[in-house]
Amino acid sequence: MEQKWGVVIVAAGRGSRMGTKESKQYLRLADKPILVHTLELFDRLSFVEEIALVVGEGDIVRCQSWVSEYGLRKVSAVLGGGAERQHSVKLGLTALRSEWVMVHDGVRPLVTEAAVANCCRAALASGAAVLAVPVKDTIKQVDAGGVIVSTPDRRSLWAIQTPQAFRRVMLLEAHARAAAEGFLGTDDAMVVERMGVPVSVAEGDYTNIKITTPEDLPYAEFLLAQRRSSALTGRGET
Ligand SMILES: Nc1ccn([C@@H]2O[C@H](COP(=O)(O)OP(=O)(O)OP(=O)(O)O)[C@@H](O)[C@H]2O)c(=O)n1
Ligand SMILES: C[C@](O)(CO)[C@H](O)COP(=O)(O)O
Repeated sequence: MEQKWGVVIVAAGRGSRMGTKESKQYLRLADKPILVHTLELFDRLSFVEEIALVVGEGDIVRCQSWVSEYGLRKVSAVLGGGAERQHSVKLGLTALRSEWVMVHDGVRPLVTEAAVANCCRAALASGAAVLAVPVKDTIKQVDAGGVIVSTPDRRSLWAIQTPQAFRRVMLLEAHARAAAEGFLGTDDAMVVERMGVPVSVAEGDYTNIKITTPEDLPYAEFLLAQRRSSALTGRGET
């Protein structure tokens, strides 16, 4: 891909659902912290030119030391995040200059290079794109009393992942408008959609899990071991 990209890696969360003292992005996955796996993946992509890493204020020094420790040549900024993921993204965007940018969760270390490239190509073709996978379970809307309200047609439901890819100026405008209007979304596509901008879906992999709750850790260990074994035997990416 000729187009060069900036990346915001968001890792300023507390990881409360993981229930560990250490924020989950710093827990070890095999031989290194989860966040390092994620940073190394984007740092080795030929079409990535700059990475802004957004972390907790107290973690800035530790993460800055990783730049030399792990040779993360494209990490151009390590900065403090905000109270919500959306705030952290907005802060990260201010540290980038690339025309096109991706936003990725620091706790999604298993995204594949091929899937990232697919997301970027989809964004270049349509203006904005997110990685996603079709849901496998039946999803139902349930009211506060635990009663089922509706069952949307599963054929139209996708589980949305990251990276999510946009023109930087457009995403900055969307975040500024969301902030001005007090809107808080759970992903970046939401602040773009609400401006009436179409966002396309690039199909990704079910292995691009967001490490969120305790059972995700052993699963991530399994997936990483499987991928490393495939790489050794040449059976391709999983
Ligand atoms: N204020 C925040 C909140 C979240 N994130 C990041 O956004 C990604 C996805 O968020 P999530 O999985 O919800 O992480 P946490 O908010 O840390 O988890 P929890 O909701 O369980 O506290 C994570 O890499 C997280 O570090 C962030 O940069 N800034
Ligand atoms: C951005 C995201 O990963 C897309 O599925 C998800 O919305 C993040 O949610 P979280 O509650 O901040 O983990």
